[in-house]
Amino acid sequence: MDHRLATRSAVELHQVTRLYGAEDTGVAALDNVSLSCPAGTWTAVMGPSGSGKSTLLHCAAGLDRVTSGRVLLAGRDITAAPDSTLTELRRRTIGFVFQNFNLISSLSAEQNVAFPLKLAGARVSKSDVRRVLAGVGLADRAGHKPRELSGGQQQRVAIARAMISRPAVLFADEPTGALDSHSAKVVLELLRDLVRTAGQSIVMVTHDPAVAAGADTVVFLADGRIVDRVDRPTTWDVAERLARLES
Ligand SMILES: Nc1ncnc2c1ncn2[C@@H]1O[C@H](COP(=O)(O)OP(=O)(O)OP(=O)(O)O)[C@@H](O)[C@H]1O
Repeated sequence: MDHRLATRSAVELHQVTRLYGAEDTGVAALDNVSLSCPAGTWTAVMGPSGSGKSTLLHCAAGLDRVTSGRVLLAGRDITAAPDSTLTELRRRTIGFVFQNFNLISSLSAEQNVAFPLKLAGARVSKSDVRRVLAGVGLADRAGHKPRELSGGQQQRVAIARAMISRPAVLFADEPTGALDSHSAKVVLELLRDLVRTAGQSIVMVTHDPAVAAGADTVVFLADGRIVDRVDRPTTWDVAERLARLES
């Protein structure tokens, strides 16, 4: 099944609170956060350091548990899902892209792309791997190891790896944070293309207003709460709102 068509909402958080530490002395990394990311759209999450962005991403992706509230991922309530279900969801329903690519240095681009599915015991056809690599513009780099690729190319391999299972939601944590401005632009255009042409749902954390401006919607966190949001943002809209939060 193509998960991308299965539901109208990619991610829903309902009054989510995530406490770290003891209840009386702990930190509310997320404090009563409600958010709905429609399927086929791109949401960016911004906010000052420590405002809860990574916690939000991890709770939405089933990588972290919430203290209270509910999380729906691709229409499925994962709040109290057993670990085995979450592991399966991580393999089949979501893709994850990290700032530092997280590629395996001894494997070629195509082996890296196939690796997670193979690890999960799935059969991966060479033509599928070639197709996703072609989709990120790297058809001619399939046999290259990460060290033989530029940072931007490595991130595109990581995106191909995330996309091969046709995830309902692609989560990205600072996907351009380690890239120069030209490579960042190429990666951003690729993400935009995935949303526009394939209806991919994306939820992304970034510090960079120009990157966030690529998204359909930007939500702003401060002290674990959503304090602002802007649809169809410009870089200026985002930078100005962020400056207000950080002042
Ligand atoms: N495992 C943890 N144990 C205790 N406190 C934590 C843990 N993870 C996060 N926190 C705290 O929760 C709050 C939110 O952290 P989080 O990493 O989500 O913020 P962030 O907005 O992603 O920050 P940054 O932009 O600096 O990466 C911070 O106060 C942080 O110190």
